[in-house]
Amino acid sequence: CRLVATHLNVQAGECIKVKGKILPEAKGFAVNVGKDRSNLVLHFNPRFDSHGDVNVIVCNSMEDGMWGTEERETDFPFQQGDKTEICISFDTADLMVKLAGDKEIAFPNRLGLQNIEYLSVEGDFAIRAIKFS
Ligand SMILES: CCCO[C@@H]1O[C@H](CO)[C@@H](O[C@@H]2O[C@H](CO)[C@H](O)[C@H](OCc3cn(Cc4cccc(C#CCN)c4)nn3)[C@H]2O)[C@H](O)[C@H]1NC(C)=O
Repeated sequence: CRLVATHLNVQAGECIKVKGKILPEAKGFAVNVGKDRSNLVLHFNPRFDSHGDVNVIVCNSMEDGMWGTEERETDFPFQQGDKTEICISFDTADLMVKLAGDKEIAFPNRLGLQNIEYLSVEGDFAIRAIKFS
């Protein structure tokens, strides 16, 4: 794990911004937000080449350590070696992930979380900055 932040108390409508650089030979990375490591309202996992997926964003939730149903996005705005920025915000219904090129991905707030306490970043990603706004 590259970073874990807890006790964040991010409210609906606020943004979590993760800025960094994707490693040149990246296979994949993940940004996780939720209540804690076993209760993720969003596991956001761009895969360059992993688990048999090539250039696919896999999104999922985790409840009490159990994965939910995956949602996959093949419109893939990431390049190995590039700098990128991911902004996650949410309301009671959905999470919104703003990506480069004005791309946005929505994912249902399956856990119905009122606030986000936990953030982790994993995999082939060099973090430059984490901002809350
Ligand atoms: C076709 C029948 C079988 O279906 C497959 O079944 C697999 C197991 O369930 C799923 O895979 C799981 O999918 C889950 C989301 O749903 C999760 O991503 C989970 O990974 C957790 C996890 C996180 N981390 C940390 C980390 C993160 C990113 C980079 C690195 C790195 C590095 C240095 N290069 C490390 N390590 N493991 C993954 O294993 C597949 O998608 C799924 N495929 C399909 C098509 O359905």
